Amino acid sequence: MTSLSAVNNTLYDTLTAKLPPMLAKSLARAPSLPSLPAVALEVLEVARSPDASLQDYASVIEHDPALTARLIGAANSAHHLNAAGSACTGLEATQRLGTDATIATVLSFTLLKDIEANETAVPIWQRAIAAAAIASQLAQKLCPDRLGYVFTVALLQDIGVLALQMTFPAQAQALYERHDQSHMQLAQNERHHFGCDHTLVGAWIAARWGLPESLVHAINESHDSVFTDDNVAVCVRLSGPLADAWLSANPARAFSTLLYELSVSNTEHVVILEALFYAMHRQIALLSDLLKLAIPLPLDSVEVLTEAKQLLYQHALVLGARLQAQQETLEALESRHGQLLERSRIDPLTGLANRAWLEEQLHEHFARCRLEKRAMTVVFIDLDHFKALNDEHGHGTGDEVLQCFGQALSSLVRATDVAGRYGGEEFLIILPDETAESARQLAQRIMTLLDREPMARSEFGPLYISVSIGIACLEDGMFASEHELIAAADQSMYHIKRSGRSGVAVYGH
Ligand SMILES: Nc1nc2c(ncn2[C@@H]2O[C@H](COP(=O)(O)OP(=O)(O)OP(=O)(O)O)[C@@H](O)[C@H]2O)c(=O)[nH]1
Repeated sequence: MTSLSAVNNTLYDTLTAKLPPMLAKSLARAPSLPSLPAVALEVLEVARSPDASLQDYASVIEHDPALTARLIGAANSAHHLNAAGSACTGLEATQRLGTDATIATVLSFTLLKDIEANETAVPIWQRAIAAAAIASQLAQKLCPDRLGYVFTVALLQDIGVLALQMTFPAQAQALYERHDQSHMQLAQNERHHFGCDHTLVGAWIAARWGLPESLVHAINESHDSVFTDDNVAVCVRLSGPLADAWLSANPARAFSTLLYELSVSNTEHVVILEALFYAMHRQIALLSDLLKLAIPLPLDSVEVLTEAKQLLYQHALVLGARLQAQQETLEALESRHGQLLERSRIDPLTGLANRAWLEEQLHEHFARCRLEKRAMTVVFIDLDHFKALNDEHGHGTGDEVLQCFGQALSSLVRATDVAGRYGGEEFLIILPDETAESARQLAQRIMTLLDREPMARSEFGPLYISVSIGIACLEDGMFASEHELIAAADQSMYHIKRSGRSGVAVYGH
């Protein structure tokens, strides 16, 4: 809230249009709406000026001795007392507080001044004060540079209730007297009675006062979800439910229930809130003292804190057990997923990559190597006379040969290479970053191994096989896609087939 926009008529008109017509009319005509005292309006006026200095704020505030005293008190409170010495003048106090906190203090003091005169407003102000104290405590952790702003929004978030109380006293009395309803139920009942709830009415009043647009929106959205990345919004939106918990008949239970609900989605906030709970009573006491409030806030006590601690401990246990169970389920699912993924990539007979995985890898490597102008070579291998082998020794022996050849390939390639079964008795090796020459050496090693090692045994003795190998290297052609590269390797392999089999040919060489 370092700079305030001029009174935003468009925003005010938009919000007026959003109010149910009857309500808009009644509110606009209501003689006793909450109003900002002259000094607060002057402070806002100063804030609207882009060149406003702290001296300008101080000059306005110093016309009101009570306010000056309160401001000095705020500046010298433990909350702000990090500079050496005490603030003695309005200017020193403003300097220490900064504009955000100055405006927050002016608004809170001037608005709360006449509180005792309006009995029915007491619970609302209790909630506002507790919420503002809690919100600023939260802001110290989550967004310390927006502390004053957060304080002001939290303090004003229920100003719409006061407006509704003042405009429709009879209806409001019936509505707000029910202490058994939660704040959200209250808002729902307001919607039922008035056609909208107090967040919209509060935003409308804030716009009418000429408060900054962001503040108006923040009031309007104060009931929105606390699960947002916007820390300022988190502080404001949590402050209301926390204040309700604090002011409830059983604060410990209410607070721990709230924590429990939050912990389902956000453990980080829970840690902050647990710490906050223990600092909260001090903070609220400090604030009530600062604002010289005559409102009794149910503060204290050792009993509440002890009970809350026990409940939190129980919740922590339940939560811990649930997290553990969730973690185990997640790990089991991940492992199952991993197994399924692995299975979907593997050819079951040879244990090498299957055709689908080979094609995916080919696509990726081709795109990357071409983009980065790196080498890449593919080796296409076709077993010779495999039909005859099947016919002669049976399909089972054929399978055994494929299996053994798969293992042989695995033992010859490196971890960065991808070896797979491309089709029945066709194999493919992808060699990223390798030239045709190293692929030729690999092909030679395969041929040598096949000369040396039988791939199966039959009743007539060991079975040796030969292969025809075609190689294609990315840099040896104008390949527009991985398919063209494979086609080139296949073409080279067929060249070997046609020239008598058992050999190696490199595309373009
Ligand atoms: N045992 C077995 N045979 C298979 C498998 N997949 C394909 N085949 C056989 O492999 C043989 C391939 O035959 P062809 O394409 O004529 O090739 P070839 O006999 O190796 O002849 P050339 O490639 O010209 O040397 C066919 O008889 C297929 O049935 C398999 O998984 N197991």
